[in-house]
Amino acid sequence: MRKIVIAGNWKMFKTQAESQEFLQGFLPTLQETPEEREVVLCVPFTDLSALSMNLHGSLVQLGAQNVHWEESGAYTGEISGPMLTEIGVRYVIVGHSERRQYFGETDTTVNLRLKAAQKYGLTPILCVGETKQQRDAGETELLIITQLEKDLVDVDQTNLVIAYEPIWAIGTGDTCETKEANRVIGLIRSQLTNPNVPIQYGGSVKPNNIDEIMAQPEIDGVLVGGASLEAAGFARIVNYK
Ligand SMILES: O=C[C@H](O)COP(=O)(O)O
Repeated sequence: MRKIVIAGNWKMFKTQAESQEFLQGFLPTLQETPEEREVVLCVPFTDLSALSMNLHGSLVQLGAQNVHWEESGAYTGEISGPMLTEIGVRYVIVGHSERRQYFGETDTTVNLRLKAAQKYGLTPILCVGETKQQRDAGETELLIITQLEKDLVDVDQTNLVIAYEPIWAIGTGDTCETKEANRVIGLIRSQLTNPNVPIQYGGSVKPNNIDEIMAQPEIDGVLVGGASLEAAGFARIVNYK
């Protein structure tokens, strides 16, 4: 049976004080959350330590937004797997389109980061997805198959989550039609050697569309940006019906 993983990606939002305020509103709402739903908060590095202490014993797992492939070294601005696992981080987002677009992330470095995450005991959330231009040109399927082929070389598919994030749907309010998201996620699954890899949808997920998204048979969870920043809204997403 496939696991359900509901993850929030805070991107570059929330100071430590703001993250604590979020938790005060969010944690009590988890009392009714079915235990089999994995809830993950992928937060800025500066929020990780304090959240780790406060999340201890709760249903929520901690995630980071990047990991380097080396254990340590002269890589200014990067962070290593052991640094993350030592403070209780369990998940890490790899290959988010914002990393690919603004920070030169390539399929080669995504592959290195995925393998390093697994080596050091983290579960990577690999993001794939097409631009509007690629979709309009009918290149969605080829782009995604190519990303998967390159990113997943020698990656262990028993410790992996994939997020399908059409880039044109990120932060735009322009959600991918749920049946179409379901279709593309089915395509992603058909490319995998392990059919039980949880595959999420990401891109303008909101409290008012989560029930419809999660009703799709291929969709095993969501990766939520903007709507994960507000405790009540994210609680509604986590407690989808
Ligand atoms: O990682 C999350 C995605 O980039 C989605 O962001 P969004 O929910 O703000 O569209």
